[in-house]
Amino acid sequence: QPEEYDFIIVGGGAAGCLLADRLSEVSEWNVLLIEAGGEENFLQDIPALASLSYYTPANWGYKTEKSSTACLGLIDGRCNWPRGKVLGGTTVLNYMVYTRGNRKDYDGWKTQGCEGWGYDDVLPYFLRSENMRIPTLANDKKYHSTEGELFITRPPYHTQIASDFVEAGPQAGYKDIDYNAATQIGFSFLQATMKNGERMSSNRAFLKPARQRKNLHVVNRSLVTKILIDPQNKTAYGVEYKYLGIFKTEAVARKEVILSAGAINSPQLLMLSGIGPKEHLQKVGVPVIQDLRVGFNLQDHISLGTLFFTANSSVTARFDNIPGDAVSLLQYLFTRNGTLTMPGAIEALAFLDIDDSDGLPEIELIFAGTTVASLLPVWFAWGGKLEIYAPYMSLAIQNAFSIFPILLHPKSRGWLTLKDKNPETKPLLYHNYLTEKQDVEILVKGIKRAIQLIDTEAFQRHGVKLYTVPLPPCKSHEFGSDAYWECSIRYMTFTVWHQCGTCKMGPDSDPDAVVDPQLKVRGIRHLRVVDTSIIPVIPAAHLTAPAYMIAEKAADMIKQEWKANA
Ligand SMILES: Cc1cc2nc3c(=O)[nH]c(=O)nc-3n(C[C@H](O)[C@H](O)[C@H](O)COP(=O)(O)OP(=O)(O)OC[C@H]3O[C@@H](n4cnc5c(N)ncnc54)[C@H](O)[C@@H]3O)c2cc1C
Repeated sequence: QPEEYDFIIVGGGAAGCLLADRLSEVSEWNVLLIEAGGEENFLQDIPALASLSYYTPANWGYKTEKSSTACLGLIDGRCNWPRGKVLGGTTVLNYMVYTRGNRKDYDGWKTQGCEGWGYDDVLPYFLRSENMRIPTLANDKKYHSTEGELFITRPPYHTQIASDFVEAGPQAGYKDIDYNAATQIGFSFLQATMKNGERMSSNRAFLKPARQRKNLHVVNRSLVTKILIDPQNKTAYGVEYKYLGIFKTEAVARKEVILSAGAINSPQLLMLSGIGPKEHLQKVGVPVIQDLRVGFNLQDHISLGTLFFTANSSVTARFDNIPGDAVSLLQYLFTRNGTLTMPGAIEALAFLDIDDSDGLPEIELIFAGTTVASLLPVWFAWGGKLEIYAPYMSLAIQNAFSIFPILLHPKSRGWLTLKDKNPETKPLLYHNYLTEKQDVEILVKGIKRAIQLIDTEAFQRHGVKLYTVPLPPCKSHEFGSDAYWECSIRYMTFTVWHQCGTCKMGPDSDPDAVVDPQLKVRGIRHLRVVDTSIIPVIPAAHLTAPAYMIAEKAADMIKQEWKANA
């Protein structure tokens, strides 16, 4: 007999762990959380080692299909899309940046018919999980809370050049801001999901404290292969899953099955279970239960990965100093301080309103006190080709740093499909980056804005210069021209891994909507999607905070509905 639960949550990532915590607060409900990966470990929680996990089974290891528009300088012309396969999901691999997005982003969702998802509606759900530990920000009670489980801190260590960047902002006419408060435009050090110099994943923040509850059952190393749906009454009643890759079993949900498997796996599972574009499902031989536009509307945040600068003194983070690295390790082990607390080397951010001064940023600058070329394993984790590495090799022994201009509101949309009906086959991912001209134009403007910063006094006192050795495939263009930058972006495309939107939320009038504003799959009973795949339009945010907000709001909606029905 399959085991029975009230709720089955598929995927213990950002959204899934928070949801498991919130639903199991109701002691009469039995909750099952099924996660494909294993337990989180100590090494994964050392902030500076974020890229290491790419090389481990904790990464699903996705790669996009080859295209002619972007990632041309990466191995096989494919972009790497790491995703977390571990309790905590992608919050165990990520760079811990905590940003929520702009008021206009969420008001835009509401205007598109997502009732209940405007900024004033969602702000309380951002606050509910937050435990703001940065004293100067914690006092702002409208935008911050100190009551939640998720610690937000400043990483204890940053480089001198990061301070210069934050100082350069006001010198270039921008404000020093709290980008999670009333206005987002300006410069700031990071707000990070860290506690005592360690990563705070969704597993640590939400799941671990909840696991002692008797009504929460967690199974890991278990791949959900199908949602069980009665085709007659179109009601989801459970899942089929494989434990340790061998033992096939089923679990039954009395109330709901909730997909929190993330922006790649939630749409994949829907399609494997007969919910998706009819023609595609027929082509791969999956019986169709509901014809919906699953897998479309794929959005992401991308940048140029090779915008490098040099300084004339030791103000950056260098990896060539081996004895120094040993000291860093000891410092980390004994004090949880030092260079190992840098979240994947990201140190500061800026949000720029480039075009229209409406307060909605088009570009984010991510500042890192080193470069992806300064350490070969990081270059390979990104996917850079070895032959392109040659002109950047010397950066490993220079005082070098990077600014990543991120395109925050891309117009280009990608999609994903099943390759076949085997649940263990990776889906086909089509990024479709930079197919809209406007996306290229805004990114080029962002690059130029970043370069302008070197004229500030803050940067000039350390002799900051743009690294002008040209990218080999773009040599035919004049260095620094728009054509050169366009070529560079298309070759050295750098995603910040914010894939989302593939189970789009929308009103019934939206033919592309997969879930309604209650996050229920259209036309199917007792099935919701609760993760970043429901995002209709990508916000000006790194997506962990939005994932928590979505899960927090979903938990409230589910509690209200089932308590009302009880
Ligand atoms: C390298 C990297 C750096 C990033 N940096 C940042 C950052 O600094 N700040 C930020 O805010 N965001 C960052 N992000 C993005 C952010 O971490 C994700 O957007 C967010 O975690 C998505 O949450 P989610 O709940 O939708 O999915 P996930 O967190 O990916 O969770 C999905 C979970 O479902 C599980 N799962 C999937 N399929 C199945 C199945 N069939 N059966 C069982 N379990 C399954 C997965 O193993 C995973 O645990 C980064 C992402 C990456 C990859």
